[in-house]
Amino acid sequence: MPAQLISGREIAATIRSDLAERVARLKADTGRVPGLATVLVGEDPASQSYVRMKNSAAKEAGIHSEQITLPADTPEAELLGLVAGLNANPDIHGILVQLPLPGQIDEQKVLEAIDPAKDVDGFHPVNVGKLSTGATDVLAPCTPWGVIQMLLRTGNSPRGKHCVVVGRSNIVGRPMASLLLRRGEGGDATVTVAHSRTPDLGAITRQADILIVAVGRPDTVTADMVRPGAVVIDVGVNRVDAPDTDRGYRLVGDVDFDGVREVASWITPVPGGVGPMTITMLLSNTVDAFERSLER
Ligand SMILES: Nc1nc2c(c(=O)[nH]1)N[C@@H](CN(C=O)c1ccc(C(=O)N[C@@H](CCC(=O)O)C(=O)O)cc1)CN2
Repeated sequence: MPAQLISGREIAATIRSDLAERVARLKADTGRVPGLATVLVGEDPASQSYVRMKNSAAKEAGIHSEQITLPADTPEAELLGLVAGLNANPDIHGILVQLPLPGQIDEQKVLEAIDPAKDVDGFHPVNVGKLSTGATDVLAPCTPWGVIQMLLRTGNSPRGKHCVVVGRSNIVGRPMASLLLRRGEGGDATVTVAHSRTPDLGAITRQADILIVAVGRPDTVTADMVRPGAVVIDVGVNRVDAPDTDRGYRLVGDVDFDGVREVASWITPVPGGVGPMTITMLLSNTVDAFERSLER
């Protein structure tokens, strides 16, 4: 029997509707709403589309959102000045700088300039450090945090399971491993991290009860690399040429979906899987950051 689909689109819609209610309640109680600033530098089409989706999802949930778009040749100092202004703005509770940034800008320097309390991407070293030491009162990176929600909401708790994460990026692989290792709900897993330099990758991935693939390369995982009955989460969103389509490309993940769905018990599609959850957890982090600001 083919694997059951984990629909990120459906899970995201449920969480977004709960968030909209939470925002409406906060507005009634405090007269204020959470505020999100998104910063886009340059004209990368994928980044433009992600930032557009983030702003429109925020507005739909009742979150105040501001998009700041800067030209591709923006000097680093100007971006750092903008971030300092957003840090000081009392109406902004979440700051997101869309990645990747153009070459003249030191990405790490910019991420470190964001107030950790407003770091809704969870990329500031303070938040990375807190997460990797097991803290639960932390803003966690949106994509891996969304994966945890997908697992929990389909009855696939990682507790006691062997989870194999393929990929060691700061955005997905590393924080994914930290979340799965954390004590408590969504964690308590045994975790192996593999990557592009792992010899005989299939020997590692075949050990997984839950296999999470985030390397950004189509067909990294094929059916022979998956243990029958495993849960497979495909984080990849790759554009491949498709001249016969309106957009000129189609989206595929890192997993050979058609082959692997015959072996796995659950699988995420691309599109409609992890992608929509990334944006949803950004909204959730923004509301959390706002609530925490009320407590300070
Ligand atoms: N500051 C950040 N930059 C980047 C992040 C991030 O979390 N923070 N992650 C990625 C890209 N990303 C968010 O920015 C992202 C990727 C994919 C999707 C998504 O919803 N994909 C849809 C398909 C959308 C389409 O049709 O093009 C899907 O998979 O169904 C959302 C966000 C890099 N940069």
